[in-house]
Amino acid sequence: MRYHVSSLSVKDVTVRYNNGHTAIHDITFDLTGGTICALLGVNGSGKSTLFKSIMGLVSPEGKINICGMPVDQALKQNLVAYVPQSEEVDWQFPVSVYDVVMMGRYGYMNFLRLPTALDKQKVLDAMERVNIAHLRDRQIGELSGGQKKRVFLARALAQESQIILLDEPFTGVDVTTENAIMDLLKQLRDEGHLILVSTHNLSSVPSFCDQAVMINRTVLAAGAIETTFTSENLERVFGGVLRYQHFLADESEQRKEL
Ligand SMILES: Nc1ncnc2c1ncn2[C@@H]1O[C@H](COP(=O)(O)OP(=O)(O)OP(=O)(O)O)[C@@H](O)[C@H]1O
Repeated sequence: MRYHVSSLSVKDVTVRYNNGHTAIHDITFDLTGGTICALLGVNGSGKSTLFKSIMGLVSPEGKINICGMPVDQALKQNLVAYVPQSEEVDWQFPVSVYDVVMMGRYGYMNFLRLPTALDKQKVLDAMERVNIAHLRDRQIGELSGGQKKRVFLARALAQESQIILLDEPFTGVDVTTENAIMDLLKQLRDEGHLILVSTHNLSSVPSFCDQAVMINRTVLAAGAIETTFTSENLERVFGGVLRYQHFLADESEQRKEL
C-alpha cells in the first residue's frame, strides 16, 4: 500500500538535444492523482521528449517534481511507470513475455535480481489483468501489435507505480484492444493513479480522458477536458489535419443517408 498523494508538477521545462535543436520549451502544467490526462500534439511537437524528461532519460532545464520529489528520487521509489512507443522497443531482443513483465519488479529487487514469491505473483496478476497469461513463454518479437502493447501495460501494472505514462498506446491496436486498454486506464484512474497518455486518436479522448495538455513545443492549452477539448483549441493544435478529419466524418454521414 502506497501513501503518496500522486502528483506531477512540470515547470518551465526546456529540452535542447545535442544537435542544438530545442524540442520543447517552457512547458508548465500540474496534475494530481485520480485523473487521466491526454497529451496531444502533432508529430514532432515534443510529446515523447516530455515523457523522456519525466523519466529522467533526457536532462531538461526547468523543474519536474513527482509526488514532491525530484525525478531521480521518484524513479528510485518506483513512482513512475512508462509504456514506450512500440518503435522504441527492440523486438528482436531475446526475452519472453514473462521476462518483460518481470522487469517491472526490478526496482523492488536487489542487484542479484532474484524474484521473490511476491514478485512472481504480481507478474502473474498483471499478465492476467491484461489477458496475456497464455502468452507468457512467447518471445516478444512473436506477438501481434495489440499483444505487444499489453505486455508493456502489464510491465507497468507489475511495477505498481502511482504515475503511469503511456506513449501512443493505441497505435496499431484493434478496436477491442483499444477499448480494453481504455477500460483498464479508467480502473487505474479510479484507484487513484495519475495517468498521462499521448494519443493521435482524438475521437476517443473525450470519452476516457478527464484533462488534456495540448502542446506544440510549448503548452498551447491545458485543463479539464470540457473546457480544453474545444474545436477552437484543436484547430490551434492540429490545424488543417483536423479539418480533413471533419471532412471524412461528414462524408461518411452523407454516405449513411444515401
Ligand atoms: N535524440 C534526438 N536528437 C535530436 N532531436 C531529436 C531527438 N529526438 C527527437 N528530436 C526532435 O525533437 C522534436 C520532438 O520530437 P518528439 O519525438 O518528442 O515528438 P513527438 O511529439 O513525440 O512526435 P510523434 O508524434 O511523431 O511521436 C522533433 O523535431 C524531433 O526531430
